[in-house]
Amino acid sequence: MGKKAIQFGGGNIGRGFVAEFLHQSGYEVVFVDVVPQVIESLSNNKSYNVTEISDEGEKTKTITNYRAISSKTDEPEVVKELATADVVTCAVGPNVLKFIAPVIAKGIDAREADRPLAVIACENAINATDTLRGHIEGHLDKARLDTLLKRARFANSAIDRIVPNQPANAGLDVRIEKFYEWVVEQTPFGEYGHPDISAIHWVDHLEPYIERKLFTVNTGHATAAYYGHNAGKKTIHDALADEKIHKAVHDALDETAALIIKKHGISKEEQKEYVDTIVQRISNPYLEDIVERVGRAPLRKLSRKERFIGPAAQLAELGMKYDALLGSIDKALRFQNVEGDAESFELSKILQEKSAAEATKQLTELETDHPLYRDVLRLVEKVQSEFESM
Ligand SMILES: NC(=O)c1ccc[n+]([C@@H]2O[C@H](COP(=O)([O-])OP(=O)(O)OC[C@H]3O[C@@H](n4cnc5c(N)ncnc54)[C@H](O)[C@@H]3O)[C@@H](O)[C@H]2O)c1
Ligand SMILES: O=P(O)(O)OC[C@@H](O)[C@@H](O)[C@H](O)[C@H](O)CO
Repeated sequence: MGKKAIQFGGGNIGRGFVAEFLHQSGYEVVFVDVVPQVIESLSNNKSYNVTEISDEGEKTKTITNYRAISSKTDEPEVVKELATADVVTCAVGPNVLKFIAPVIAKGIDAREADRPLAVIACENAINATDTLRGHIEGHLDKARLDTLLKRARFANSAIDRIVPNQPANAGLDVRIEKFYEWVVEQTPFGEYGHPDISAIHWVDHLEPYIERKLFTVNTGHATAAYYGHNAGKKTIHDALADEKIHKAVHDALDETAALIIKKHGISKEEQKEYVDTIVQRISNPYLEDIVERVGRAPLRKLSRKERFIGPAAQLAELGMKYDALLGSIDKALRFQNVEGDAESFELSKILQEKSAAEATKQLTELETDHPLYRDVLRLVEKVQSEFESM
């Protein structure tokens, strides 16, 4: 039997990145999603195109050898597929991990194969696979938990490739940047060895890679998005063409660079090169990446371990500078009532209904004696009073 991978999420990254490389490595891909149109479209079309766009032009690859199943209507089928698969990946959003865990748990419990299922969550979050594993363990057969690692191995990953929202008439095709990086822990696979997926850079310690990615690509990206949204810009490219926003992004990345260099022993020169590449990537005019996509889900982005509070808290603990990150947090707090973004409405509600202290606690989970707390509290107070007087 050939190799089989189950991919939860037939969205931008699912189709445009994860499935592309699973396909390239010889896997049959079974997409699992909950949106009927996604399932229908994948089931009715035997191929789709992934087009890389850069200033060197366009390059198209055709993806085939996939199927699609709805976990909403065909859960038993999903369980069967998981029981006989080699790999399960997901790109559904960090807040959705708890919803896909029960069916994955059933699939793991049903396994009789010699090799364990490789579980790799491909989300923008620190240790997303560990989070998924926590949810899965809550649904597994308790009596067999001690032998779980015979049936599944869990590896964290860092995934980097910009996939903007696709045009409404694009169907399954995905337009995507050329650059990609997919880094995954190899130690969890132990004696079995890691699965054979050609695009993956396997490492023993993921933290430097995931922190560098989240606190550079995503901190810079989100800074451009929130400043851009505030200034009425349409795309990240437009935002970065504005001198003030360009400087705000560089200033924020100077601060996260200082943390990454100190914490992970990456050289100043290497980090500068990385930052320059990132700013160039997110400025890509061909991507037409809108600020609303990049700023989406502000509650998640303002949370404790995420792209702003995460590095700012660590810098504050080290007595290092984080003023520019406060500027990004200030703009993020203003990403309110954005059409199509439920969290932006919730953010507005929290800031209207809660005291500054309650809102700061709920949004950031910062401890009141944390060295960053007072600065964020002041920003929350400022945004609340400005919005009140509007
Ligand atoms: N787009 C990017 O540039 C990019 C890059 C790197 C990482 N990521 C990360 O990848 C993840 C997905 O992002 P995206 O841009 O592909 O989003 P997306 O909205 O395009 O895709 C998400 C998909 O998940 C599906 N889904 C939702 N709930 C589900 C469920 N319970 N079961 C199965 N499928 C479900 C949705 O229907 C959708 O098809 C996020 O964590 C994001 O941070 C995105
Ligand atoms: O996906 P999010 O919402 O965590 O962040 C939005 C973008 O910054 C993100 O999708 C980037 O495009 C991606 O992380 C690039 O690798």
